Amino acid sequence: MPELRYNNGFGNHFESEAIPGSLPKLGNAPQKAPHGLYAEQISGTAFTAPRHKNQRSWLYRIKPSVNHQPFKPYKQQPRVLASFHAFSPDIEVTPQQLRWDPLSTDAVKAPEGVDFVDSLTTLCGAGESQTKDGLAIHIYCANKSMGRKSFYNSDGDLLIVPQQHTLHVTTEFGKLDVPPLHICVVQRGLKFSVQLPDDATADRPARGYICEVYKGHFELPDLGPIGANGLANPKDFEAPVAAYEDTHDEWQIVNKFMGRFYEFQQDHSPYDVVAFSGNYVPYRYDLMKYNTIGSISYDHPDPSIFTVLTCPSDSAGTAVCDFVIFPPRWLVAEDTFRPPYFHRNCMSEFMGNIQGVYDAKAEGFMPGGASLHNMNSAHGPDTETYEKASNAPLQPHKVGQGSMSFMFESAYQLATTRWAISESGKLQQDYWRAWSGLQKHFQPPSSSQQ
Ligand SMILES: O=C(O)Cc1cc(O)ccc1O
Ligand SMILES: [Fe+2]
Repeated sequence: MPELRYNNGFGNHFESEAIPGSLPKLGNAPQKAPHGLYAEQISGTAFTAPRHKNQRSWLYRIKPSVNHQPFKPYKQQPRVLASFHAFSPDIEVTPQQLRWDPLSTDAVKAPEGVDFVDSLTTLCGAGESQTKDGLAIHIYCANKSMGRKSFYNSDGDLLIVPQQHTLHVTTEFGKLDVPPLHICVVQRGLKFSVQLPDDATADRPARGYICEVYKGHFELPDLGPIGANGLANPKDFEAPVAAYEDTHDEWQIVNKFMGRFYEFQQDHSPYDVVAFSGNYVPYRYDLMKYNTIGSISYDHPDPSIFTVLTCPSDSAGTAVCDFVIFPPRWLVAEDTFRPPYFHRNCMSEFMGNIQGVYDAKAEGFMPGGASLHNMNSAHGPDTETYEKASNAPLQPHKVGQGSMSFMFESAYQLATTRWAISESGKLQQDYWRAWSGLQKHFQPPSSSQQ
């Protein structure tokens, strides 16, 4: 496939024209839009949201989105939840530290295969989409392209983290290629289709993690005393450029609304946007461009120093979801226990492994696997990592060569689904043993020394 072009920058007001002169010369909604196009606004925030939060785009398209058949229920309802009450029959909550072997779903083995949308499966979440309160964490595991099926999510924004195989994502705004070690964000309401490479098979499906936030949008974290540069640099976020198709053919549009799936037909491509302007635009980011900052004297900084994007809650500094990564990096701190410390957090920590070995776990946290250390559940380095790191010579040392793990850290208590706990067959029953070998090293000073 040819290399795609992108527009760089985070949160910009972009303008893109597949045909020059397709954007109005003045304003957004002239009496007649250029080239006989329809003007359509898509809102990502309330009209009256403060200016620095306000997000919307204007699309100049061949047919307006409303030109479609009636909604009907979608035949196969993916195993997706958008409401996480602890006593629901679909939910099995537990404060137990949890870890999963590489995750997969059975549908990928069906003779016809399964596409991105139909493979969506919820692992855990909090709150509910209906009141725009909370988040959900899903996986996808697919081996079939969506073809002329398009999807949009009315429940929240999707932060997609591919772990295996590139996703070729067509959006209303143009195309994004999203290989592993990249992420993309497709916001609420934006239509997209995922095509897969030919070598995405039942044995090695396209697989990854998704964080869906029901309220707000992902932002770059404040940098405080770090200064004006560092962490994820705004210029490294890439938005698509307008690309349209002018077709008369049958499309199936699938919509997730309150966790239920609906569909409708239309006789024209949803990807008929010839030009757009605005700041409500999907984007991708290359995690290897992250500027990792750490201690150059002593002590292990909190992992918030590795925040790529944050979706803030209404409490300052407290996130619905922080997307945090653990890229390869130098550890140089003196007289310091260098791996992640023993920890009890008032936030919940869901982790995934894209590739390699994570520095807090010598084994068992595998690429494609996941872990959940829920609110207040103690966790930290496993026994082997603890013993090694407490005795290692403190030379400058590069950790995580060829590795990349990440964390969705949330202020919410995360309720796990019945599928994640009892049906996936991937939950590691003996994960608690990672810490059972920790020895007592206490040596009180003898009374003569006191
Ligand atoms: O592995 C974890 O639990 C995540 C984590 C990493 C780190 O560097 C410090 C604290 C922390 O919770
Ligand atoms: Fe932690």
